[in-house]
Amino acid sequence: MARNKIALIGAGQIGGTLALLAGLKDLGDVVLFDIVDGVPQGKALDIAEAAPVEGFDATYAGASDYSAIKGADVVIVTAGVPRKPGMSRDDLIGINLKVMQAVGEGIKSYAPDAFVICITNPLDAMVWALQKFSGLPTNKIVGMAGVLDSARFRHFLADEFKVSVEDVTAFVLGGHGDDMVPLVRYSTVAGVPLTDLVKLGWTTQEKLDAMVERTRKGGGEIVNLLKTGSAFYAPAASAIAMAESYLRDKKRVLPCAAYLDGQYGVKGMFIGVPIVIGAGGVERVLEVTFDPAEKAMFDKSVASVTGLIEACKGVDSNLA
Ligand SMILES: NC(=O)c1ccc[n+]([C@@H]2O[C@H](COP(=O)([O-])OP(=O)(O)OC[C@H]3O[C@@H](n4cnc5c(N)ncnc54)[C@H](O)[C@@H]3O)[C@@H](O)[C@H]2O)c1
Ligand SMILES: O=C(O)C[C@H](O)C(=O)O
Repeated sequence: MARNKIALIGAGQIGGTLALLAGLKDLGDVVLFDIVDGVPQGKALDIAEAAPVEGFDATYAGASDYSAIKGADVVIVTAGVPRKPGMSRDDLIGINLKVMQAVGEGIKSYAPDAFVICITNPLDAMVWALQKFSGLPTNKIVGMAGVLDSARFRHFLADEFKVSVEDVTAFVLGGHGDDMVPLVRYSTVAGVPLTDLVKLGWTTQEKLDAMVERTRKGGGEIVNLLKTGSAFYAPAASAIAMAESYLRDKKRVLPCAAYLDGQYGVKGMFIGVPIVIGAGGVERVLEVTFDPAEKAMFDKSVASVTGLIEACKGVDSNLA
């Protein structure tokens, strides 16, 4: 049986990490694409030379021509620029929207049947624009953010409770901005909601609030530490989990920026919600119920993403 083909558009920090993880997880053959000639080729060769040591058989190619992604089963998009300290993700719209146009046209020409995962920021607006530019069916394109934001929350919780990360679940919904929505009521340790753990004395409400706030600002914390560039290991691991669920038809329930057509009262935009990812792409959107405070947070986050989409329409009138 032929191996799957995974195309990575953008061969920077996340692109390179995605390529290595795809090999280590035996997900398929990898093509790295970038506009900087030599970088995708160099990273492809470097990882191919790690394969004999790690014992994986995937082939690796680097390219600067979109024809190389032809027939890809999965495309993961990280092309564009990351923010620097002092910037917000939203400041990247001007540059990254143009990049999404080029990438969308490349996908439309060479990989229209792929399952596409967008990572480029500002995430919720860029995945919306990429869908418009590529013309992909809305069940075949998603944005990666919620898996990362939830992983950050899980890490902080496991560290606080001194338990395995495996026994901590978390759901962070909404847009991938500082007003994202970490859902404390739907996050658990071994099935016990965090709200109950406060009552049981495992932690205090103040500590829990601080972990929620740290999660919201998690991307910025790393940008400020790195000083050049943003997080890439956890973002790559998160997108690989999504790609694996599609390629292996695992039907995992993951928080992702998915196209909403009325669910959660939202229509015509992408926002972070729990979805089932399987061989059919986005197979189902789970509509969890919100209490009034959660609903207010979600609505605020939706309003922020709506503002970003309007800004995209202002930059490119074809999107209006
Ligand atoms: N959604 C998330 O949760 C999340 C997490 C981390 C980073 N990000 C975003 O992902 C993006 C990439 O981050 P990174 O750390 O890999 O950045 P990076 O600068 O290391 O890599 C980006 C790559 O894109 C390439 N590129 C630029 N324009 C291109 C084009 N038109 N076509 C193809 N390639 C092009 C660059 O040459 C570079 O190699 C950034 O926008 C960042 O903000 C999102
Ligand atoms: O914070 C950033 O700019 C990168 C990314 O969105 C992240 O959350 O790590």
